[in-house]
Amino acid sequence: MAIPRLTHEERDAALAELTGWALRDDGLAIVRTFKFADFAEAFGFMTRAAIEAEKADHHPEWFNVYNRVEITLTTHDAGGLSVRDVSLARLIDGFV
Ligand SMILES: C[C@H](O)[C@H](O)[C@H]1CNC2=NC(N)=NC(=O)C2=N1
Repeated sequence: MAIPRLTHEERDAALAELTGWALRDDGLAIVRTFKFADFAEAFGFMTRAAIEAEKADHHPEWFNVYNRVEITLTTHDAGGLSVRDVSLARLIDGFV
């Protein structure tokens, strides 16, 4: 399914509004690292995020070690950032 990439203006506006998310060096994804008290907290957060991601049919790339979760959001179908990444970032931020 083709979904349009954000324009540079849309991307910059989204980044200004999102807390803690940064543009990846290549400009094709946004990234944020979350830290929790322990593994149980981190994995609980991942579980909640996974359920919402599945509902939205939009899935994070992520990496977890103990209490740290590094998340990369990009839209594979668009080859870069789309509005779906911004929506998922907002949802994920609601679980912190
Ligand atoms: C067929 C299915 O809807 C697509 O493959 C969805 C699934 N989850 C996805 N997740 C992400 N991050 N990007 C996508 O382009 C994407 N596409």
